[in-house]
Formats: sequence, structure tokens, C-alpha cells
Amino acid sequence: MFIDVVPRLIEMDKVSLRRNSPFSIACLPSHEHPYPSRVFPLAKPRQRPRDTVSPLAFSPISPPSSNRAPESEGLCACADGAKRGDEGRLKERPRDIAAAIPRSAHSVASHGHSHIRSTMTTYFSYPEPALREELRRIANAIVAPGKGILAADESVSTMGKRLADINVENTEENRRKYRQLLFTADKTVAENISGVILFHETLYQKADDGTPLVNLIKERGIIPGIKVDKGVVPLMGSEGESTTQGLDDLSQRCAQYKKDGCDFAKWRCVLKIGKNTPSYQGMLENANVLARYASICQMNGLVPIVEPEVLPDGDHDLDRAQKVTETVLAFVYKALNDHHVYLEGTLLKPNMVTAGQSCPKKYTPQEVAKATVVALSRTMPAAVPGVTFLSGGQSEEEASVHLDAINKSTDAKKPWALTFSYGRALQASVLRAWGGKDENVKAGQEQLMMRAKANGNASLGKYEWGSCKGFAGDAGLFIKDHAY
Ligand SMILES: O=P(O)(O)OC[C@H]1O[C@](O)(COP(=O)(O)O)[C@@H](O)[C@@H]1O
Repeated sequence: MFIDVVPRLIEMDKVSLRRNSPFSIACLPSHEHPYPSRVFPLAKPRQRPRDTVSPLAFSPISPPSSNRAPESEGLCACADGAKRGDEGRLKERPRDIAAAIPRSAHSVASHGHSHIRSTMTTYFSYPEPALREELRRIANAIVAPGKGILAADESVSTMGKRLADINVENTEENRRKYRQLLFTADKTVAENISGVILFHETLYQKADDGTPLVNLIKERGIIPGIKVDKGVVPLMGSEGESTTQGLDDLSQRCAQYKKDGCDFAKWRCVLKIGKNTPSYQGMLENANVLARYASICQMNGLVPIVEPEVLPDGDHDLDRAQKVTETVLAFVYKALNDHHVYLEGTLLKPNMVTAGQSCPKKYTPQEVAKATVVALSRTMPAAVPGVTFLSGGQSEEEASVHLDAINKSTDAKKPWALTFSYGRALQASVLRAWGGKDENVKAGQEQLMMRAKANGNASLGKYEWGSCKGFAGDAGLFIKDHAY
């Protein structure tokens, strides 16, 4: 019924649609219908340049009290002269609604929240209690104190780059041997590693003795997860921006992965900081695809790790990195809400807020920590159990020190666990110590154990900086334009 009303309302009262009018119509994309889906009064009228519109500019006045929108809660307008009891009449007579919309900010303030009230117009529900409980349990187990994730989900081409660095050929057998090294490390590795993200190929590989690699992970009490995105593709009309593909058969793949032992999934989106980026198109599209992915995972019993990575390429300073991260996360949480994603059964895998790689100004770990926790506190709901940071080209030591500083920071409220989901910053020394040689497997595993311990301590704010000296030393692991 509401959907019918809005187009007529638009025709009748175009004036009220201006962004600086007391009421704005948030044109949020919907697969179901082509019309704006909600009307939100703005708290105060404000002027916003078109290209900087943020989802936070639209403030719903009151959330639905239950997870069903009762019939009577379509669009109700109580304006000067109209009372709440007139809702039914107004719903049937859209012209009255247009007439009832106050034009001045003054009348918005004087009537508080009862003027125009809009709620979701469609039925929605969260997963059943048993599924919710399962998702919540998995997510919390992954971010248990002192633990984090080993991101061993490098795609074939990314793994090729890692192996090339140590002069090892990128064959299926070499990839299998390397992953076998990781998953046969001493069982005490589970004191600091709660989950491992796998690439599809690895999930179905076996160790030398025929044991599926995924069983080695489970035997250690570690939770297997799986990368489910299928890589990035360009966005037409953008300045080199991308979205991530893989939604088409995602539900079937998730169902199969769950049967085959995985309890969580990961999907990475990539955003770039440039003069005109990330754009509205880039942020909206990537947030939406992450939300679709997350809802499909939850339907199939997998905890979605939501990864909107803001790349470190560029010469931007820390302030700009912080603002961009905040805006990107605001889009992401808006989209997750729109898709009814059960936040308690999700994890976020963001970038830490660092200045661009070529920024001339250097920042202390405390400054990086402050920018990161403030950005998160402004955008990330407390319902999310934890943050599992990506390392994003930081050296192993930098990634540990920054995580430690983040956990020590008192610059903002931190109601979530803050831990690691590192690829390069957990494996650089392992790869170098191994060098593709069977006789070095133990040396590689020792490097993994050391770095996992360092990061486990950092996730508790107890890492002694400089105390973990790995094979890779302090070498930066930055890869320009690390899309795929
Ligand atoms: O390009 P790929 O192969 O998908 O890998 C991207 C990598 O980025 C990550 O999301 C984060 O990795 P880093 O910690 O190295 O930045 C990993 O999980 C993943 O292996």
C-alpha cells in the first residue's frame, strides 16, 4: 500500500523531496520495486553536496517494535491539524498526506517524532532461534580471547605470487604441501588460532597420509572457514573501482561447504582512496553485495565474515583514511540492516586505519590505533561480536604492534573483540623459512607458532613490541593495487 502512495506523493509534492527540506525521501535501491522504500524525516534540515550523501544522513525515527510490520504501520502522517488517529484515513487519501507534510524545520522540531512515521512495509524475520544461536556461537568462538584467524585462502593466482617470492613453482602439489605444513603444526597452535580460511581447492585436498586437510584443522579444535567470493570485476563508469562477484550459485555452494565441514565464510570487497573515490556507486554496490552474501551465508548456517577492504594505496593522510573507512562502514551496516542480517552471527574484517603507503607523514601506532577505534566506534554496532582485521600489506611486526595498540587504546568505546585475520602478516616468515623444502617444514611451523602467539597476545593488548623476530624481519608486505 505504501509503495502505491509514494509515487503519487512524489508527483504531488516535489518540493518536499529536496534534500534540504525538512523531509527527504531516501531512495534506497530495491530489487522488488522501483520506488523509494522509506520516508525518513531528517532530524534537522541540512545542505549536503550531492556526491557526499551518506546513509547516516537519513535517520529513521523509530524502529519497528517487533519483527513484523503490523498492517496499521504503513505510512502514517500526523501533521498540523492531523492526529495519530487519522492514520487510516490518511493512508487511503494520499493527497491529504501531501497536504499534511509540514514545510518548515520549526514544525518538525515542535512535533518531535510523531509527525511522519514510516516503518518497513514488508514482512521480515531473522533466522530461527536455533540457527541464530548456532551463528552466534560460531562467531563468538572465532573471536575468543587471545585467538584469531589464519587467512590461508589465497586464490591460485595470489598463491602464485607468494610462491614466486620463494622461488617455488605454483603447482597444485606445491600449494597442497604448503597448506599441509600449516595444518600439521603443533596442536598448541589452537591456543591462538581459532579459525582458518580455506580456498576451495584446499578444502578437498588431502595430507600425505590421505587425511583430508580439513580434518587436520578440526582435530586441532580449529574452525574451518571458506572464501566464497569469485574475485573483483570493474564497475563501468567508475575511476578504476570494482565490485566482487560470486552471488549466482552462492546458496548451493554455501550449503555444500557447510556439509563439508565449514562453519564460516569470507567475501572480500575492495575500495580505493583517490581524488573521487570511493564513489557513491562504489560504496553502495559493495555494501549491497556484502549484505546479499551475508544473508545467503546465514541461511545456510555459515557465519559471514564481511570484508570491505579500503586499500592502503595512495598518499592520503590518516584523517582521510579514517573518514573513508567510516563512510564505507556506514554503508555496509546500513545494507546489512536492510537485508535483515543477524549481526550477532557476523564478523567484520576491515582494514586498520592507516595513512596511504606513500603519505609523507608517518604516524605512531597510538595514532593508528586511535583512528581505527574511533572509526569503528562511530559505525559498528555493538551487536557484532568482533573485528578480525586484515593485515593489508603491513609487515608482520607492524601488524602485531598496531593490533596491540588498538587493544590498549582508550580513545573510544570498544564493545567488541578486536583480533586478527591475517594472510601475509602471519605467513611471510613461514614461507621464507620453508622455501619449498621438505627438510624445512618444522622451521616453517615454528615461525607460524611464534607469530600466532605474538598476534594472540596483541589481541589481548599484551604484546611486547619487538619481542617476536621472524624470518621475514620487518619487511613491508605491501602489494600495489592488491585487488586480485
Ligand atoms: O587475493 P586473494 O587471493 O583473494 O587474497 C586476498 C587475501 O586478502 C585477505 O583477505 C587479507 O589478506 P592480508 O592479511 O594479507 O591483507 C586474505 O584473507 C586473502 O588471502
